[in-house]
Amino acid sequence: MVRDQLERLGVVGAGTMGSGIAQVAAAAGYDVVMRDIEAEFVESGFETIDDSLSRLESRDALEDDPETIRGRIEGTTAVGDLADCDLVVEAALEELDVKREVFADLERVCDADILLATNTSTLSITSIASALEHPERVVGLHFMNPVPVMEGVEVIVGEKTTDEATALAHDLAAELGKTTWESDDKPGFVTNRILMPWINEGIRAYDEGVATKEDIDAGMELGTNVPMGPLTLADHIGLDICLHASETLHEELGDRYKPAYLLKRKVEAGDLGKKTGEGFYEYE
Ligand SMILES: NC(=O)c1ccc[n+]([C@@H]2O[C@H](COP(=O)([O-])OP(=O)(O)OC[C@H]3O[C@@H](n4cnc5c(N)ncnc54)[C@H](O)[C@@H]3O)[C@@H](O)[C@H]2O)c1
Repeated sequence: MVRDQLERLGVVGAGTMGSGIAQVAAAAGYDVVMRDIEAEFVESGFETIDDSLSRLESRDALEDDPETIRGRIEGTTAVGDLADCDLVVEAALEELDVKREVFADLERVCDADILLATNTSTLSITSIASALEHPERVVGLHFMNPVPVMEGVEVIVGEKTTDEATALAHDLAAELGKTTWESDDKPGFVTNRILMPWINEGIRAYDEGVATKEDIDAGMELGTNVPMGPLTLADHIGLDICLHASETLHEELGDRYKPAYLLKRKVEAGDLGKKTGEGFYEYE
């Protein structure tokens, strides 16, 4: 049995995704506990939330005022503060050891009947859950970035995940105003399995002189009706994140997922995309 009366949600990690998940949960009326390892990371998560809420308010896109929404989120560095949560979503670093440690902590402090979800982009749900006493309540809940704006959420079913846990993950996402699709626990799930080779092929096409970067992006935008071409999208996601995801897929699925050489070189040079001011394009 997995608890389906949800009032208080836990979020582990107050970074890009954790702060976004905490924000949409609070905007939907849930009480939220947002936990990170250092007070400064919690603080920075709240700054991201404040910026996002004021942008949404100026577009008249909030049901409650920003102060009310913000007031539903409690920031903490103590794992023990997650003890009373009815469900926890983990959005810490994309490293298996870190996630395993987080889930072991959650199993120790939280009630045994609550759903534990991970926002991993590429790691196996089954591997993350493998050391737990109750792996059947672990599910993938893969939000997209930026969480308050992107409508889609991928639900990933691990080897031991029960139908009940999967159904609750879909229901929660719907309560947060999102639309879901489901993937088996196979490397990259649906989105990154298809997106990462597309991005890498765009980078290779540029590196091999098929067209200018602008024309590669324009070709894909105008020719296939996607909102962003591969080089612009890679800059938005972060080239380090694209490389890390591509390396995980390469390890799991072999050479057709080999990261593009130019992607590695850009990351080595510290040009990570929009967040550092330079990737394939330059940003203010
Ligand atoms: N950024 C994206 O576009 C994106 C999209 C979908 C999914 N994801 C996934 O979401 C997760 C988080 O990514 P992000 O971009 O928010 O990363 P991020 O680096 O912005 O934030 C991660 C946060 O987790 C914290 N953290 C590290 N160890 C922790 C622990 N033991 N307990 C609590 N907090 C801890 C870090 O201090 C940091 O603040 C990753 O698994 C990533 O693959 C990211």
